[in-house]
Amino acid sequence: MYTFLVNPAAGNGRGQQVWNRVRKKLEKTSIPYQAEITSYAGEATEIARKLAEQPGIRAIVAIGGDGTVHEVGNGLVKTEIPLGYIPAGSGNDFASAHGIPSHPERALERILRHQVRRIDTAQVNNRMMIGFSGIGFDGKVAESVNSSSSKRWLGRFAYLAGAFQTWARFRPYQMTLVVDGQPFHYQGIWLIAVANIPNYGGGMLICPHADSGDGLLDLCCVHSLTKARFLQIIPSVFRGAHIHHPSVSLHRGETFTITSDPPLPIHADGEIIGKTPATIRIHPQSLSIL
Ligand SMILES: Nc1ncnc2c1ncn2[C@@H]1O[C@H](COP(=O)(O)OP(=O)(O)OP(=O)(O)O)[C@@H](O)[C@H]1O
Repeated sequence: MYTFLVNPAAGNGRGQQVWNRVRKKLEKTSIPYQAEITSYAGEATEIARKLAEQPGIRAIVAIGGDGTVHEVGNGLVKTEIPLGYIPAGSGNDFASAHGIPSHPERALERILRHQVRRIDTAQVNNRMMIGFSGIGFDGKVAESVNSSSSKRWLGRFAYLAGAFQTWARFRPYQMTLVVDGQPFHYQGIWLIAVANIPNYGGGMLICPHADSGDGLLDLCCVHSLTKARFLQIIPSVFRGAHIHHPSVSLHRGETFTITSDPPLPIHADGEIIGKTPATIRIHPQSLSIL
């Protein structure tokens, strides 16, 4: 039995529309399925966790954005039940990284081919990140966008508006970074992004060499930049060319520890999950995906 977990609020209402299309296509087949529509944040994790213990579940398919992948993935990590995904959010970075079609019917066809792969995830304090996480500028943007109603009327442009507002007020921070036991010191940190997939924020190649099957996490630290220079660097992130800039430092490892004063918001897959200090540890091959 395929179970669909639908976030109707994702992508400014697109979650429900995408599910309507997928359901129509399923009704033309004899494939057994069931669906649950989430009614509050966090419910998808609870449902996925419960379903994973039931017999006869072939896959759990998330319909929503990266936040929905985060929630369903948190319920399935360390189980054998595969996560399917039909994108209906604003960023859909998990889909682009894994070659999942943005077209709902094609994404469904891929799920039904049922080719299972194991991927790495990472523990960020007491949650799992499925694709990426961040502290600093991007954490503040996620915090401001998720706590306002701007997504409802601006859709994907809410991130752009949130980024601009955050940039106008932002002051770089002092943070301490430890990579597999080795400390690194950078001045004036704008952001530290940790990734299992190359892209986040709707296609920015923040860690262009990240690989969700290599048993390692990639980290990108942006530091020592004036406000104007930070803005100048952003276009190059879409090509992954920022990594050649002297104010961008990359690391790869199994465990990162990040501390800051004051404590800063941490996002995992775009969802705010707490504040620093953060310990981020790879869990190799811990999630099955379709
Ligand atoms: N029924 C619901 N009503 C309101 N919010 C919900 C509901 N179900 C889930 N959520 C929450 O909606 C939030 C946004 O989900 P998601 O990230 O999937 O979509 P998005 O924000 O539109 O996409 P993206 O992350 O790609 O920008 C998540 O925090 C999730 O917990």
